[in-house]
Amino acid sequence: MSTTTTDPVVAASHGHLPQVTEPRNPGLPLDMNWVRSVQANTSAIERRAGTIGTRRSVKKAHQAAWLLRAITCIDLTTLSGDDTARRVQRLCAKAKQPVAPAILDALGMAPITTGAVCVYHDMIPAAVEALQGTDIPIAAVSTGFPAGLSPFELRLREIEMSVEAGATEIDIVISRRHVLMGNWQALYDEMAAMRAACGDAHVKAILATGELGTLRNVARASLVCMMAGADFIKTSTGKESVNATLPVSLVMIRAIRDFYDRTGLRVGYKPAGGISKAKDAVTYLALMKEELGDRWTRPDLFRFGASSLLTDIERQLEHYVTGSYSAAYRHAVG
Ligand SMILES: O=C[C@H](O)COP(=O)(O)O
Repeated sequence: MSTTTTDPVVAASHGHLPQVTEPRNPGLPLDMNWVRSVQANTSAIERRAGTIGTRRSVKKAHQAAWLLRAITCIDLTTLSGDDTARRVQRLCAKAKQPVAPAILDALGMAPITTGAVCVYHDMIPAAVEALQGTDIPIAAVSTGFPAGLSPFELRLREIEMSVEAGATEIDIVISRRHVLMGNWQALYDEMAAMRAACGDAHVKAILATGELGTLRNVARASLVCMMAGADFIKTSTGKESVNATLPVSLVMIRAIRDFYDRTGLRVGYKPAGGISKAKDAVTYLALMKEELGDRWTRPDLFRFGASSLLTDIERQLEHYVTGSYSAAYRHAVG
């Protein structure tokens, strides 16, 4: 990204800031007093969540800047039973060049990439080949995604195989039953074992919040996964009937804030599933900024898990530059 320009888009997109990478969360012993003390006031959370998209109006250059920032935070995802190497190649081409050069030129921006690509284990080799020569990370959903109900030893082995195949980020799914039965020790042990299996690869803990019953369970599961060393906590697989929502996000983000306040450790956040509109991306970024500060709006601490969000962002950027919208079919993947 440019280091000299004072163009408002580049400046507001923080394109001039140096890249930094957060040290990993090493985890800490399970603290059941802390876990039991966590509550969630559902009506207060829903009230606050209801105002997030309404209070801030981001327009023109600032909107373009936020959208560019959002692109750098997308885990560009394909997670379908009919995925093929060809589809993953197209996905990776899009990750390398998510915005047409003419649009970037008009905005005064140097090339950007998405935060990562996110694929099933079997698609890792295709992604490795397609992303050669880039530093775009490959995230793999391992551990029997999306239900996470295959034998535990197989789930750990799947992580190891994904890392061996070239994934540097592993999105694991937790056992929802541990949360629903209040078995926090089992959740902690599972998460700690999965983190260990990841080795140097970063681990994102998918909570599948739509299946956890209550916001208090979401808050406690977030905390336990962070205690067990999660680098990121992630809402959903995208396959539950309810995926990322603002109330759930608020709960998870506040758990991250509480964890940081008490330990000084920064854990990342990844809302995923059903986020497909540019406007929603800006709302999420605003939420991160308001609740956690600017530091959590960079790709090492914030990602969107999304398969189609990029399409809408591209269309909005094109509209900002040219005054007209392109058809969605012109942005085939993303
Ligand atoms: O983790 C990513 C999600 O599976 C993507 O969900 P989506 O297809 O609703 O954007």
